[in-house]
Amino acid sequence: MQLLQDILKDVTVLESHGPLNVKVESITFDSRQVREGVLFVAMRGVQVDGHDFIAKAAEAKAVAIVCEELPAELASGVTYIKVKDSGQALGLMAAAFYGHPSRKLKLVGVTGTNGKTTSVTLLHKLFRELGYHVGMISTVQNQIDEEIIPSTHTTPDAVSLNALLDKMVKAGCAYAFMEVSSHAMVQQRVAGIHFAGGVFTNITHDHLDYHGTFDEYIKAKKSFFDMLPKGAFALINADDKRGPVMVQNTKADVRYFSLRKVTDFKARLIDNTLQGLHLEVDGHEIWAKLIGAFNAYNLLGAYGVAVMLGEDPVEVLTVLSSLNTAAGRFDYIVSEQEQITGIVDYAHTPDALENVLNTIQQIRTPLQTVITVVGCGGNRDATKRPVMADIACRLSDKVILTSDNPRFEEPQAILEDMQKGVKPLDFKKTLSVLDRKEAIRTACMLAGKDDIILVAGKGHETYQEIKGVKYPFDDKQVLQEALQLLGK
Ligand SMILES: CC(=O)N[C@H]1[C@@H](OP(=O)(O)OP(=O)(O)OC[C@H]2O[C@@H](n3ccc(=O)[nH]c3=O)[C@H](O)[C@@H]2O)O[C@H](CO)[C@@H](O)[C@@H]1O[C@H](C)C(=O)N[C@@H](C)C(=O)N[C@H](CCC(=O)O)C(=O)O
Ligand SMILES: Nc1ncnc2c1ncn2[C@@H]1O[C@H](COP(=O)(O)OP(=O)(O)OP(=O)(O)O)[C@@H](O)[C@H]1O
Ligand SMILES: N[C@H](CCC[C@H](N)C(=O)O)C(=O)O
Ligand SMILES: [Mg+2]
Repeated sequence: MQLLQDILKDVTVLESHGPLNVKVESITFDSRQVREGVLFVAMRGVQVDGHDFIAKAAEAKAVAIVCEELPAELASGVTYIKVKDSGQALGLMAAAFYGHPSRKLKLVGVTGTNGKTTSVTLLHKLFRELGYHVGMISTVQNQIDEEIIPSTHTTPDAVSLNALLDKMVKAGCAYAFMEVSSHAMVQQRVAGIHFAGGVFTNITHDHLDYHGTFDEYIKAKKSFFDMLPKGAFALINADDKRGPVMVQNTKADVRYFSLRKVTDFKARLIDNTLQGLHLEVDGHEIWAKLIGAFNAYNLLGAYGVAVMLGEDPVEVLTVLSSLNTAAGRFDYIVSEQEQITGIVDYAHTPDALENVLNTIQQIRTPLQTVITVVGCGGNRDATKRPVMADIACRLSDKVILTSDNPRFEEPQAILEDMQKGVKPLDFKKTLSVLDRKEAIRTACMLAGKDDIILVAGKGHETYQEIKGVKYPFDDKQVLQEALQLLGK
């Protein structure tokens, strides 16, 4: 419990009506969660405007209401606060409510289109091995040491985020590594959070449904580096052409990592096989278990962070070489009879799909057929659909287009969007099988001895989301069972 005036300390209040020395039990941005003593923050959303629920929140006995526009009638017994930006106010208030947990540990945020989950997972595992108590906030799951806390978003809302960081502090965590999504930046989910450092992995096509244009998407990512304080570090992938843009206005100490240029942290890819990566990092040779050239970037980024945080480079590389990948990231099985390699990967953007397929192309032999099963999610960026289908065709011998999480869209319509990207010459290598389980089974039926099947898009997800319902579905399990059933 905290006093409203203390929670408001960092917030620029434009107008206030009612006492400020009232006790706040908790903070919410959902009127349906308001009980007596709760502070309600009205947020403008994609679907509705939280300001429409101010009267409901007052009826439910909210102790105070923070909003961008005051209602015409003010209820008695409720304190009303007018601010310029509710999202920002929510972040600042949540941080104050939980006693600024992000200042009590070293928090590093990772942003970029691809590689965030892999990077924070590597960092969590690395710092655990180095002997620390460590927190992690990621798409797959949140973690405090080995305790798993299910995640609902890549970056939680401001209240859940501060509550989680507070739990980490109380568990004695010295470090926390979190993903910072572009949605989180636009919605100010990390306002009021203190970062010891930030990492930029890369930026390519995604989420244009939400951000509108690529420029807006870049701006959202850049705003993370704009908010980093003096004394923090910004570690940037110098091989991404947008790297320098990210740190144009940052106050943080900028460091670069690269596989191509001479930078602060430098690696060279010596070999890339199904057994892992052979790298030279800052003059030291290492073998890592992760597969795929893009993982050289994730490893190098994690190494850079650890060194920036004061860890011994050789010790860091020794631990990194022993680590496995995050769930559903180039996760693979090899069938018993016919040694068919079945790869499950979360590639759900054109860039990620291209990277994964390029990796497969690099490690395949000419005799192996590559079969790709891929779909695209509903209620998400539709422009990536034809592009992903084209990439799958270009870099595979056979392609089975299917469904991902259709959400509230018609799966057949999503499939048709994908089909538009298939070039006439590729028609004969493409099949469309709407049911994802059937699509994976078809790939297994088509596969011969030693062939490679890639099932892309859902990675670690253990469900398929159709019209608001999450049905159990696990790509890796379906793949494994189909290969077994077929006696392959
Ligand atoms: C597009 C998007 O990001 N939406 C987020 C947003 O929801 P919204 O804008 O639709 O909210 P809304 O339904 O319009 O409601 C507006 C406000 O009115 C409030 N409300 C609503 C109804 C009511 O009766 N009373 C009430 O007070 C709501 O609580 C909300 O504060 O605010 C919600 C509360 O914080 C989020 O849960 C929700 O995430 C949705 C579920 C989502 O799917 N988000 C994805 C796209 C996302 O954020 N993804 C990124 C990762 C992307 C990546 O892979 O890089 C992430 O960080 O997870
Ligand atoms: N550094 C990288 N560069 C390009 N592609 C990558 C990189 N790291 C991973 N990938 C590809 O992107 C996919 C997603 O990786 P990961 O989950 O680490 O990214 P993410 O940024 O967390 O994604 P999301 O935005 O969905 O949370 C992987 O399955 C892999 O195919
Ligand atoms: N965190 C991403 C992942 C999407 C994964 C894919 N399986 C899909 O459903 O589109 C998003 O919400 O856009
Ligand atoms: Mg992620």
